[in-house]
Amino acid sequence: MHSLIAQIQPVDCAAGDRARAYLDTLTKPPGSLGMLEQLAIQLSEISGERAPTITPPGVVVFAADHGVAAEGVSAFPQAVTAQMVANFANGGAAINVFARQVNARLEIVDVGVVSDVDMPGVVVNKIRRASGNIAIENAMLPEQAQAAIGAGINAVRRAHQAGCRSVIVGEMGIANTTASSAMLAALTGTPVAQVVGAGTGLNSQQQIHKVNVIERALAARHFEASQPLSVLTALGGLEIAAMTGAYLAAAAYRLPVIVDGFIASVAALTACRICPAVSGYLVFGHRSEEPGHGAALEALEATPLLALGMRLGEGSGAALAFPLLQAATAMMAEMATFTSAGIADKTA
Ligand SMILES: O=C(O)c1ccc[n+]([C@@H]2O[C@H](COP(=O)([O-])O)[C@@H](O)[C@H]2O)c1
Ligand SMILES: Cc1cc2nc[nH]c2cc1C
Repeated sequence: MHSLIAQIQPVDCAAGDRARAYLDTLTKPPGSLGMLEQLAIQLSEISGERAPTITPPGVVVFAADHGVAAEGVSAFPQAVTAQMVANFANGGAAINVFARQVNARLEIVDVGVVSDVDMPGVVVNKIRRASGNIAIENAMLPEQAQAAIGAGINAVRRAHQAGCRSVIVGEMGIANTTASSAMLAALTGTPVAQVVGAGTGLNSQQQIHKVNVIERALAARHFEASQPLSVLTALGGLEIAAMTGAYLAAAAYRLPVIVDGFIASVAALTACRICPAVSGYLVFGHRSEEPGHGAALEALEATPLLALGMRLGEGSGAALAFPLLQAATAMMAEMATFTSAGIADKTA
């Protein structure tokens, strides 16, 4: 991890300035393409080019179980994690459909599912069988957090070596909104009641129980809020650690990476706390319905591209945002300028 972090360069602001100036020569009132213009500038900052190639995208979905599921904090049983991994391998999940729509390379990585899920289409990099129940023990050992981060780094390295020019990171893990909420409360100091939500579908009574479980975990675990790895080790999850590594690797390889919903954003915040230069490489795909996503986005000073009322995970919201990145680069490559089209520029 340390040698990879040493490789991370801040994004190229001069390339962003050139893109900003070029945008104002295109046949549109300055700024009229709104967030698409900001996106084009960011893609230039990441690549150093005016209209970088971002295809094909590589989708990586990390799966793991959570010991805290035993506390009754999810609307679904733990077995669903492994069952959904099989669904991913068979091509039937939402992320399979959306990845096919954008011609993405898709890889599923088991970093901590309780049961064996070694089947064609699944990369097995199991660090342990589920994280510990954070209400009574640490989520993982420090060396397991490092290994899971390494699994995330390796997955992005494989995507990069396979020719992917952008990355979409997703997750699957029953009870991972509990781990993410605990991490977010620890990292930002936001009250637990403000970050907890329905997850896969808890009612309001069940959400009160979830708040109590997280408050117990925060009181009983030892961590240093200013040390992201200690928060990850005490309260996180193996797929959250792997996603953290994936964002670090995307930045090291200078690849734009689309962040998905709540869990993905907590992992992105962890990566940015480890290495602040990562933030320049992150594009936020959508705003999740999970209430904690607002606090995570605020901590990241991020504005997502879409708000579709989604709360699925898997990288689904990030994959749906990918065509907007394509539109941003196509705009830079293909639009006429005022000069080339012979159109009168703004009056002085
Ligand atoms: O991405 C999101 O914002 C999101 C919000 C709520 C739930 N999820 C997904 O639902 C699962 C976690 O929900 P839960 O209730 O089991 O903690 C996990 O597999 C996530 O991918 C995802
Ligand atoms: C069915 C199902 C699919 C999911 N995909 C991501 N998280 C999920 C949680 C459930 C319960």
